[in-house]
Amino acid sequence: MYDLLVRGGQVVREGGVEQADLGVVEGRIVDVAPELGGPAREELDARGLHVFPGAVDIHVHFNEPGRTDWEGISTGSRALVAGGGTVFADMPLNSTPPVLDRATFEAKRQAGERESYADFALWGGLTPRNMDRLPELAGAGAVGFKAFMSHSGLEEFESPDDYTLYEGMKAARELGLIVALHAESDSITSGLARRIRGEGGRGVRDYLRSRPAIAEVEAVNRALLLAEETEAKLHLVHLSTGRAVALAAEARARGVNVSIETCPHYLMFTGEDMERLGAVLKCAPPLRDTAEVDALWTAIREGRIDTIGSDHSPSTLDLKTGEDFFSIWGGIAGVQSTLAVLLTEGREHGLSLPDIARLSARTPARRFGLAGKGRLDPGADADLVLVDLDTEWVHTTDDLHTRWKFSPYVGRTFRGQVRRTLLRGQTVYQDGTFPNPPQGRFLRPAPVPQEETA
Ligand SMILES: NC(=O)N[C@H]1NC(=O)NC1=O
Ligand SMILES: [Zn+2]
Ligand SMILES: [Zn+2]
Repeated sequence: MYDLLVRGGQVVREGGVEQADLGVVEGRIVDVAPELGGPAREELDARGLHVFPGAVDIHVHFNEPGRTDWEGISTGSRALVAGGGTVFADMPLNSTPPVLDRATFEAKRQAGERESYADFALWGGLTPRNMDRLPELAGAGAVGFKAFMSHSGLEEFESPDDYTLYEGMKAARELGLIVALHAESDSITSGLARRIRGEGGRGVRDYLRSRPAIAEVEAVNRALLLAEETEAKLHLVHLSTGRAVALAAEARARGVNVSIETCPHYLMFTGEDMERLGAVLKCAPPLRDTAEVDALWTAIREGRIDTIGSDHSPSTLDLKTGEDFFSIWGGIAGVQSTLAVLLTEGREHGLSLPDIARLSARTPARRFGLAGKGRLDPGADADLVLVDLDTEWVHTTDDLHTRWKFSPYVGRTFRGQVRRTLLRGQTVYQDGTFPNPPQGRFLRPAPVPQEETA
């Protein structure tokens, strides 16, 4: 007796796409095969739809507690499930106080258990002031440690210098956890910003000039060297240049334990778009040119990029307004759009449906030890997204479930629409509605065998 039978969808798995039924018992997939016999308490007709594993967004800033006027776990996770996600990992900033010890970790965990529509993991911070707290964060269940090599944009989340990063990586290695780095050189970005601002530069082009590709390439190079030396596991978030990806891929080939993330905005927009659209596209690292966009797509096609995270980092609208582009909040609201971008732009750039499932779900789940997530196999959680692959739709403001209806994806045309999202067999999103109260669970990372990483 199944609790749920999902009938006749095109099931997207590692080996390919096939029409099959999924049998679910107690929130887990138990059978995947054509024409499963019943009985089942509930049947769901998925004919004509594709069934993807729920996306695992390893990089969001929901800013709770402390900055829920920017976003919040309730609104952020609703947007995530509306876009086909079932798991997120929240960054230790821009919530405030930032997650730098057990008490701040537990406060965020409790907020998530109250309000989240998706299952979730939590990052701890790695900053000069909490080096002695890394073991307690690991004990509390942190998925890894996040650090900024450039200024984070917030005084309360300081960047480690090379010494602190070196010691932090050694500690993370001992604890068996990944270090995630925002890799841009603070020396280069701050120095350029100082000079350009001194000359009166305040515009989008000035901002772009203050964060050139070399700032990313240099920081990635240094991060890889430290990871190689300390044998720490490294996750490079939001890489924006082909050169940085190439450096990381070379390091991996010689045995460095590194995974590579990029974000939908680096795949879809350029610096020219940032000039045209302004604050809605302000982010760091900044958007690049079409040659870099092409280099990232090539790297994805050739398997050098492992995961796609949204780096959803919105703020209030007044922080997204102003004459001085440098002082506008840097961060793009994209948590609802990752799968739409991959299904539209990704397919146009030669990705298969299993590629999309791998980048959005399977690899992040595996890399970060989120057991039972990211795949549609017997034994896994029934985290399913039912997608109508052929529908073309124009993204409107009304579609957004985020706190602020402000996204660079509004007005764009997408092909492939999320109809329904299930978390452990329960519908959490259906055609614009959220039929059940939040029931997201906290996920503690399981140890990942060495050979399975990256
Ligand atoms: N603090 C924060 O969320 N920063 C993010 N925003 C952005 O554009 N890049 C980041 O690292
Ligand atoms: Zn970052
Ligand atoms: Zn981020």
